[in-house]
Amino acid sequence: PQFLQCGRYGFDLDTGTLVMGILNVTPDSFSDGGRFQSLEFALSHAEEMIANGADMIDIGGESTRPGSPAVSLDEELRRVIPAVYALRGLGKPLSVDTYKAEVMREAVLAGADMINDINGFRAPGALEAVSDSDCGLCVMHMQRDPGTMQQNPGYGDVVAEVTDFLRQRVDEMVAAGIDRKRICIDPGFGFGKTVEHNYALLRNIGTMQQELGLPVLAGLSRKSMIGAVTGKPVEQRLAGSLAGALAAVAHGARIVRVHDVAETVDALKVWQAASTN
Ligand SMILES: Nc1nc2[nH]c(SCCc3ccc(S(N)(=O)=O)cc3)nc2c(=O)[nH]1
Repeated sequence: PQFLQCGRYGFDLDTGTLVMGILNVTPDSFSDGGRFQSLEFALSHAEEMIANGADMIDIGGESTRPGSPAVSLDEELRRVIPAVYALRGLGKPLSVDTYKAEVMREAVLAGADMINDINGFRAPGALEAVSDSDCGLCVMHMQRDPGTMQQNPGYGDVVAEVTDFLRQRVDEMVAAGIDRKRICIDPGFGFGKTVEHNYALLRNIGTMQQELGLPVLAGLSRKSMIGAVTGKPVEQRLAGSLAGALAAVAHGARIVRVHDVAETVDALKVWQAASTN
């Protein structure tokens, strides 16, 4: 059975796929309003995603798309921590997407139920920041860093290498005393991969899940792997993203990280109705 512990929430993932709604609390994702307006927008966006069926909200204070500028610790804290406090009352698990140990620590103290680390908890202090809590932990693979990852990414065998990386990270986390039932794994679509690498990983989600015995989270929504095969710009990738989410679930993913919650929830309902259980 696939189970994931996220703080006070426990998910039996055999009963259905979790939909994680993306909430960017980066100023460029709002109109040019100030900090308070951003928080207002964040709250209404989160409420809308939850009303549309999101099972959890992933709060991110730093854009990690290729080539994006780094955000200082203080700035990321100023963006993310107030959002965790503001969203706590919504009654759904909150995930925080960060690779900074200090943000993890503050997020957990502020009530975050999951830490989603694109860097696989490799930063100094990251494991310590989450070890004495029961928050969920998403361990993602990334080759190099957001600034360099898309400059000619290369692998011998991308599936084997990504799986080995995730295995090493999980082993280190378990050795640090972290309970495996808190952990989910993620191949990191678009984080140091060509389009071909991304689709090889998508086709082999089942392999990763089998090898590590952990739930897989998949984040394909609106990414270049969708654009590459549809020829569509980012604002026209809904259909491709829905197909990507269904493909990920068909290959064994248990959590999908998406922008378009209402549409994904509907697509998953039809998919689940049509799939033999
Ligand atoms: N666990 C988890 N967390 C995530 N956080 C993000 S932020 C997306 C950054 C980005 C945007 C666009 C491209 S691209 N060039 O492929 O279109 C790459 C990375 N993503 C993920 C993901 O997947 N899993």
